[in-house]
Amino acid sequence: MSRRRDRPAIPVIVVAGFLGAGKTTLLNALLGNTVGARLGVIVNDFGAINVDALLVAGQSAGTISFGNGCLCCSVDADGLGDALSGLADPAAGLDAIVVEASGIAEPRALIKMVVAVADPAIRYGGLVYVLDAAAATLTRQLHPEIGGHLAIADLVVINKADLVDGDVLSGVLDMARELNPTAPAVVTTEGHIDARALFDPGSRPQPSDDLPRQLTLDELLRAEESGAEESDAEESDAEEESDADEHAAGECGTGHARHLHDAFTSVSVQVEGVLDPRRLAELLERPPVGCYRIKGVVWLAGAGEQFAVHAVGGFVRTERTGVRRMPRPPVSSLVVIGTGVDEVQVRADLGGLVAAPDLDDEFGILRITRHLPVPSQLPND
Ligand SMILES: Nc1nc2c(ncn2[C@@H]2O[C@H](COP(=O)(O)OP(=O)(O)OP(=O)(O)O)[C@@H](O)[C@H]2O)c(=O)[nH]1
Repeated sequence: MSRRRDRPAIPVIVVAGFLGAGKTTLLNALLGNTVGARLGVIVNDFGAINVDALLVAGQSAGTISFGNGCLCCSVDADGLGDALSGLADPAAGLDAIVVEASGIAEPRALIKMVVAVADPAIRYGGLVYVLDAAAATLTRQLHPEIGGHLAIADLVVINKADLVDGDVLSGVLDMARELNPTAPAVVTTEGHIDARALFDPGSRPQPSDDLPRQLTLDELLRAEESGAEESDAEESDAEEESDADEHAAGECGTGHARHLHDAFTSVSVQVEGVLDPRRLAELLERPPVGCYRIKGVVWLAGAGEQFAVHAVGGFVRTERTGVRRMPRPPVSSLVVIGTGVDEVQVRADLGGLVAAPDLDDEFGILRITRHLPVPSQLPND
């Protein structure tokens, strides 16, 4: 216990951002270059299957996964507290904990949950808000709540810079500055960010140095008191549509006001048997009506390894997970998230991806590998 008291409180950094903005990518980039810090990770996914956890598991000093709903509305707030306390155990030797919110979580509610954890071994360490440079402008038009999320960020990460030209990037930077004039905005590709900006308080520069400054707890609580009205005012100025105070009720799960995720549904499916790569590619390239985001880890006919697949805002990407040992039977996990999604149809579509036993399609896998992010190592190269 005394060891606990002797240690400085471990910062808990919340990473939020709309569906597919690049939160998991950023997390993995951080885990890949932690500048010597040991990181614990809590991953929350909206779907019943936590694909994000599958994609980060094994890389951090400790990963805890919360699936099937947004943590910000968890009636089991103690669950988060217990998880954080567990990670803060001196035996784990962690220097910082990163909580990846689901793509439609309400960051303010999540922050309040972190702040409410009565364990002196941890402290709230700031909100990193990730934007997809290519989608941010439209996403904000469609979901004005995002303005309120951006407004309370300590660091805004404008990711996917590779997908946009200078004018679009400037527009997104302007939007970020307009909504949050004090938080530094950094532009990234593949979520590559200097980890010291997030969890090296000792050497953290001041905002004028163009690197992020995190809110102190006092600042956060003050922001909590006045922030609801301010952010509502900002949003109604900008958008007419009021976001109300997402957390006026303060206790999510007990009568919360409108949350971004109220409009979204997710369909999670586990499919047994290898999938037909060509049909999967078609589904990713032309997602079902209402679907904004598809992600999953899959086993495919004609491939001796597991792939992660993503579709977001019209972009498709596939990645090799590095897992080669195929379980028997192979099970692929897919999550579809959107508004007005026909769940029955989506389940049928996903179930229909299983490859026919006699499938003979030597080049089908190329439909998947063509979406690899790097110059591909195609089978015939
Ligand atoms: N072109 C491009 N793609 C990116 C970049 N960063 C991430 N992606 C891709 O965007 C997709 C979504 O990335 P994720 O990191 O899973 O996004 P997320 O915010 O965790 O998604 P959700 O948890 O579903 O909200 C993946 O296919 C990533 O490989 C980037 O900088 N450029």
